Amino acid sequence: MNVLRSNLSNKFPQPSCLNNNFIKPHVKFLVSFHNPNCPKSRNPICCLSNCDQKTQFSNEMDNNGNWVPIESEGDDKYAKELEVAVKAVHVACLLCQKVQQDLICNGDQENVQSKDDNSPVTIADWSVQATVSWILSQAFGTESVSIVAEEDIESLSKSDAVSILSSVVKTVNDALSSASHFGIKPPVTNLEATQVLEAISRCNSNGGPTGRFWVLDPVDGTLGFVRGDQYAIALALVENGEVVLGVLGCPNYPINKEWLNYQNGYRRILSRLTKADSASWDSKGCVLYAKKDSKKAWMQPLLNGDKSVGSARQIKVSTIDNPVLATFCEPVEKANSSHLFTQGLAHSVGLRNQPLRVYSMVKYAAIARGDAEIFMKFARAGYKEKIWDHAAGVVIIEEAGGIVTDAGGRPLDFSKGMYLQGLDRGIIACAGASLHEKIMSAVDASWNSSSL
Ligand SMILES: Nc1ncnc2c1ncn2[C@@H]1O[C@H](COP(=O)(O)OS(=O)(=O)O)[C@@H](OP(=O)(O)O)[C@H]1O
Ligand SMILES: [Mg+2]
Ligand SMILES: [Mg+2]
Ligand SMILES: [Mg+2]
Repeated sequence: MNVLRSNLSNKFPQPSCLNNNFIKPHVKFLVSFHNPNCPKSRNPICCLSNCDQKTQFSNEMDNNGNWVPIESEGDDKYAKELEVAVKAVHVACLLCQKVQQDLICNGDQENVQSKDDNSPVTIADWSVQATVSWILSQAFGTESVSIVAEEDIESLSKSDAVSILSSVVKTVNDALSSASHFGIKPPVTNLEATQVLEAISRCNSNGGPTGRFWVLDPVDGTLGFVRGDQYAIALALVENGEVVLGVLGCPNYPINKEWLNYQNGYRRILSRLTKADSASWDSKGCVLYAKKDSKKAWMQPLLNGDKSVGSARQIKVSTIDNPVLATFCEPVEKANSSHLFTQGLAHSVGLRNQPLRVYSMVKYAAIARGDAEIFMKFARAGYKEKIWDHAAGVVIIEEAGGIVTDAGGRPLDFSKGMYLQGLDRGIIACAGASLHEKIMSAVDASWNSSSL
């Protein structure tokens, strides 16, 4: 029986130190301290005023330790969209951390439902979709917001889903009441069930080649989520068929690379957590984001246990181009991508490291952060990839310096509705052109003899 427990009554953490500046994307900050890039930098405020250097600087450093210039006027395009999207994803990450903790720590899987295709869906999937939909509508106006997203309200509106729906409503209201810490104005009164259902079902766009729409995967890697493992929240904006910005929340992917040590260990770690430990658990995540053609991708930490906050840091793909040193990522489930086929590719290209099997778009994040070099996905024949499983990850990898194409070398096409129509065989994302070409050649050489 698919019954959800309504045990989500604990308040979301409400750190007191957060203010409206925390989540603002990097272009919004100015600092008044010594700026090593400025010849007049002995004057600590020279980069805020009276400086004949035309460039202003943000409070962030790039990988070389240089202050990051504030982007020029032209780059302000999508600034508000990016700011709101990053905030919404942070709120969604905290919502998911809380639900996953309750799910795992209480030791049962009752609040997981099965969809018609047997894939799991949880109160987190519906709650994130409602929360993000509500935040976008508040920021840009309900009439102006069009969203393509994974979940619908069919099973949630059934008479036997009353307790699930009430859990979702409570989760959404808890999340929105904490959202003020991110500079998001919460609803004046708690949302009613009908308003929550409406927010979810408003995400009914089919996408397409023209106009502007958001693409949302409220929980990507739901299987990883219910297993206490990796998952992601993915939000992108598409305009005239192009992904123009992407935000990827990875609540279980720490800022530091020690994440690799958690392979297969998240469930064990989570199950040992007490409520008192939950603060330190909060520090295990990050949010990545990028604007198309900016040639920059960024990473922010999620809330730390000690409630301190950090600003965004620029991320870049790995410089490794030698297959012997490279690591490739792929889906955990054999049903989602052929491990046999990628094993053959790895062998013929000369990849030696064990594959990194990770749930969700955390794989895209790993490439963008430089923690792995290759991501490959070859789904079974007939499977149609959905745009929400890739949009945010693609733009973040590309702006971090990487390449994402289908196996024929063509960019993924987000202009054909909710599916990646015309995808040639599979998806290949690489840190650099040399690895990318090698993988594509290997696919060509072995495709006909594969069973795909
Ligand atoms: N049969 C099949 N083949 C290919 N892909 C499928 C298939 N079934 C599902 N999906 C989609 O895969 C999304 C999860 O992808 P992952 O890379 O995380 O796979 S895995 O869970 O690590 O195996 C998953 O996203 P979520 O539903 O958001 O979890 C699905 O959209
Ligand atoms: Mg998904
Ligand atoms: Mg999903
Ligand atoms: Mg799903």
